[in-house]
Amino acid sequence: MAAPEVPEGIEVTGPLNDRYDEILTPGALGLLAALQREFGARREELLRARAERQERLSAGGTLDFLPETAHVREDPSWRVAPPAPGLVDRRVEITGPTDRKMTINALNSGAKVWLADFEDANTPLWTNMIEGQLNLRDALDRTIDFTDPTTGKSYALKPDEELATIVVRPRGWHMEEKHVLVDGKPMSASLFDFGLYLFHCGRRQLDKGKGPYFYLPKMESHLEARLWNDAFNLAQDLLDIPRGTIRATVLIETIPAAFEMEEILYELREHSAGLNAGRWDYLFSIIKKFRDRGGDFVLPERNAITMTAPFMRAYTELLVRTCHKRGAHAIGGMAAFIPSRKDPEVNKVALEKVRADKTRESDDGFDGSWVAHPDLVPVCREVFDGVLGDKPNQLDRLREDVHVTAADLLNFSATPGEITEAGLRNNIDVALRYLATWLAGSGAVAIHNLMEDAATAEISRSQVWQWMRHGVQLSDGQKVTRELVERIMDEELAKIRKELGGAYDEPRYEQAVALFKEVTLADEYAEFLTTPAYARFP
Ligand SMILES: CC(=O)SCCNC(=O)CCNC(=O)[C@H](O)C(C)(C)COP(=O)(O)OP(=O)(O)OC[C@H]1O[C@@H](n2cnc3c(N)ncnc32)[C@H](O)[C@@H]1OP(=O)(O)O
Ligand SMILES: O=CC(=O)O
Ligand SMILES: [Mg+2]
Repeated sequence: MAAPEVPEGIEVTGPLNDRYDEILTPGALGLLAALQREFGARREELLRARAERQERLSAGGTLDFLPETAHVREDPSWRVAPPAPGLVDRRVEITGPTDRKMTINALNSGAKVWLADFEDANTPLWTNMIEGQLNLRDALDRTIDFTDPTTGKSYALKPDEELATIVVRPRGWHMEEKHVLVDGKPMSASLFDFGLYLFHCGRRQLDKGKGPYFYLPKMESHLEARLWNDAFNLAQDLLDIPRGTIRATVLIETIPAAFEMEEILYELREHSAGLNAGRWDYLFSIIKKFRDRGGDFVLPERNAITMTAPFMRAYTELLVRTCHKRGAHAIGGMAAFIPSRKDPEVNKVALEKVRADKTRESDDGFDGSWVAHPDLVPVCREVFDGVLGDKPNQLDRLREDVHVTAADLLNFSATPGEITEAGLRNNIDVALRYLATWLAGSGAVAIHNLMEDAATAEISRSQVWQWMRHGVQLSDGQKVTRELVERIMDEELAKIRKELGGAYDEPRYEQAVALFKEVTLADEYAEFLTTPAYARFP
């Protein structure tokens, strides 16, 4: 394939496979370059601000609502933009990767929204990034029909009016797309994913009566939201799309962002479509931000922490109250239980757990919630139908009864649960299996009937790092040491090898072990496991 005509100062270093020239057009690359040139330096500054805040927290500092933005919180006059077409009723949202089969399955699933994921559920291989963009565009053009080469099963889209609204989740501000260099430097992965989707699908979506919609992940401050808003304005201007056409739902999934929810809505108000409670990254963020602090900052093992822990209640209740005060949707998060079409007992448990989770969220005032699998769409819909009836949302539930303080958000010590050897083993086992899957190109996988993705894997490996760092004592009296972690790692790996038999991929697991050691056993904590993992790809 001929190399695309590339605007001055841009270099595409990734391979140009079949049809990639349809995405990497001169116009699209020109937009990417403009975004990177305008916002690249500010992004780097904001990442430095994250590191500075981390230093303060590690040195004993704390988090609080910002005094300098009190006027935003106290001003009762502002609201976010009204819900855009296709986003008025969001009672069920399915999430998942953008490969061809899952794109069709998600759009057909009966959910109101599909979060098309370039983030937690995705390995950011060059092929996944470009082919995902192609699949989204083909879906809008209705040219995405597909036959699975292994099963022979054919897939086709239902009529447009039955399809979920597409909301794309670009990668977070911390990531780079190393296959596109602008003026010699890798560009921001967020701007890459956003720019390509807007360029190719923005108008297509408008022609269908919807619009270019986004989910924005892993932000840590309202200044990062301001950066997104500025990028939206520039991109809309350059593409001659009216300002305010884009809509974005922000994931509140870091502990610093929980203190800036209202400011984040305010920054994006012209483009805002609400907030989502991204529980898994939120837990990861708490562990990460307070990793150097022992005692009360050490949470129980992953599977023991539930959404009813006091600090999680404070976070989700504050999110609903904040959103509804400003006319914004509050969207619930992901229960990790995955149904099974083969095992009725596993299926029953998953449906019960998900029902309980969605019931709590709908009772709390959320306007809709996430599911990870098409078979969970009916249960989520049924639960939200129960509170919504014919109404599209419950924005009228203002939750003025909710009063959450900084101390409530930081109340980790009241979390029931312990740290056991089984919990340590589970973290190590899940991290190894997930890393092997991620390195093979799939960012989401069911392990022990739970959905695992980048966010859940981050919790597992970060807990191991933190427990080792503080020499935490397990419930049976053993101390978590490097030697113990290495021994358990060897034992768990042997179990995986035995279980997988001929399917055990030796080189892949060798890579997973090396990566696990890098992000868990090293003295210096790796901010994101996906950064060193991505570095392993050419
Ligand atoms: C913390 C967070 O950010 S949560 C959001 C990010 N995470 C995600 O989005 C995870 C989404 N879920 C998934 O990726 C998948 O459900 C997995 C990997 C967990 C399990 O997938 P599988 O092992 O394929 O499940 P299973 O075999 O039961 O799938 C049955 C069918 O449903 C389809 N399916 C399963 N999940 C999805 C989904 N999320 N979107 C579309 N289709 C799906 C499968 O493709 C399969 O289709 P087929 O029958 O036509 O072959
Ligand atoms: O992205 C969602 C999360 O829980 O993390
Ligand atoms: Mg997340």
